[in-house]
Amino acid sequence: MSDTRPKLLIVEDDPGLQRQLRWAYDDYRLFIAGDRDEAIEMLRAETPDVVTLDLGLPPDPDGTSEGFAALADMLRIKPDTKIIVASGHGARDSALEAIAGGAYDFYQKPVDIDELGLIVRRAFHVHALEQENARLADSAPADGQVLGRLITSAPEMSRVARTIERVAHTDVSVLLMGGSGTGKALLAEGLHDASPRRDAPFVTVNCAALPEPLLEAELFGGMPGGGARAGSGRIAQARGGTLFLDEVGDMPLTMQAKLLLFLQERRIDAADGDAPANADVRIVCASHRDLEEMAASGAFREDLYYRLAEIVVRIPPLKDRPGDPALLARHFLNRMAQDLNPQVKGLAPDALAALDAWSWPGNVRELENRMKRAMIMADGKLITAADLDLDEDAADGDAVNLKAAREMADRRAIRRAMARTDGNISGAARMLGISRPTLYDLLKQYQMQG
Ligand SMILES: Nc1ncnc2c1ncn2[C@@H]1O[C@H](COP(=O)(O)OP(=O)(O)OP(=O)(O)O)[C@@H](O)[C@H]1O
Repeated sequence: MSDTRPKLLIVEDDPGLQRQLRWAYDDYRLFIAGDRDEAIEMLRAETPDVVTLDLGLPPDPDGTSEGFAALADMLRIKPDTKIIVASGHGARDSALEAIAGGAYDFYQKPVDIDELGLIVRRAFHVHALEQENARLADSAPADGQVLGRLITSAPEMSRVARTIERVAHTDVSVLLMGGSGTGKALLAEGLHDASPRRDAPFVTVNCAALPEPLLEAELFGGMPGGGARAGSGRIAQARGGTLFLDEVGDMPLTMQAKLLLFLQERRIDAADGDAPANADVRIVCASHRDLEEMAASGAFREDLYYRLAEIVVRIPPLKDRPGDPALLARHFLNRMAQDLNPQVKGLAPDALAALDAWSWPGNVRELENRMKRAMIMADGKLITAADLDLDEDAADGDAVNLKAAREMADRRAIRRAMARTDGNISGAARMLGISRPTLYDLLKQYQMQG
């Protein structure tokens, strides 16, 4: 049977260390190179997704020139390779320089096998996610990014994306339910872009933003309180395309009746005696409230609910998407760096831990805002928890019971220990007064390794 384990290339010139590493990785197919030429040859032949690279390679074992040259060569040949760089004692600067040059991460020598194992595992994980996102983007229609714009590593969210992809080519009405900032507007647009209506307009109306007379005029056209004028409202503008009714749960009941009538007749009346205009629009709605519950309690018209919610898609909050905060943070960093702070190249270990520990009440929008702030505040090449305003005081959070408070305290202590030991598991466990396996268990339990 062929070996399907992921391929890991280790570039290391010390035979002792080569041996040690060879035994450490059962889960991967290992390839070991002792110098730059060998490393390039193996990269071309085996195309490993992850590489660990010692910067001190012959003929310059005490310097870093060969290591940096190997890094640049490898990234040129296979840019998606996740390269983890080993930095010698006291050579943190060269590690940071390597990250600036495109390395994925670094570890400090002497090697802590457990710590390196964690970094390697995470690198494979991130690589797989990037491939998955690229696949989603590739499967989008020719013109567009569509759901390729959605960044996620969480199965729950990938399921949401698949549902949207599947319903996009039908005309069923879709209700997106999720907290503020979970990506409802992004998904609604993604749905439109993936649908046969993609060349027609995508029109958004925020039902919470306007009082009833204005909302009516906005949707149907004409003057507030006056008759409708076919052609001038947002429904008419969306003809042939998609009308996105955001925060539909906030629509006043009388307005709900008018919307229902429109959905039944699919026509907009003209005030001046002209024939009513036909309106072929696909409706997509979103609400941060539980519309089903509102319909059951009479706060929202049940008949309208069933028309709007032929398919209901529930979007999980960011705190329930393991691994997503760090993934999204890297995405926003890459997107914003050019404009806001080109010297920022990555996230410090304490920032990654803080991203994991935070409960994200404002979901992705909050993360985007915190990253924007952090990019502006960051002094160095790496964003810290303090830049994100997620240092200790901020992390006091909103524990609602003793269990949640304990978990929060655990997370905070672990985060602090990991930050103080630069992510060294043995050191962090010692600092916390627990065994290494216990720390591993906690990291797993709190999903803090992603
Ligand atoms: N999974 C994601 N990947 C990339 N960007 C995202 C993702 N989810 C949300 N965003 C970005 O986060 C911001 C907030 O998302 P969006 O406006 O879609 O949320 P929303 O649920 O409609 O929020 P609200 O209810 O507050 O209007 C936007 O800038 C959006 O592009």
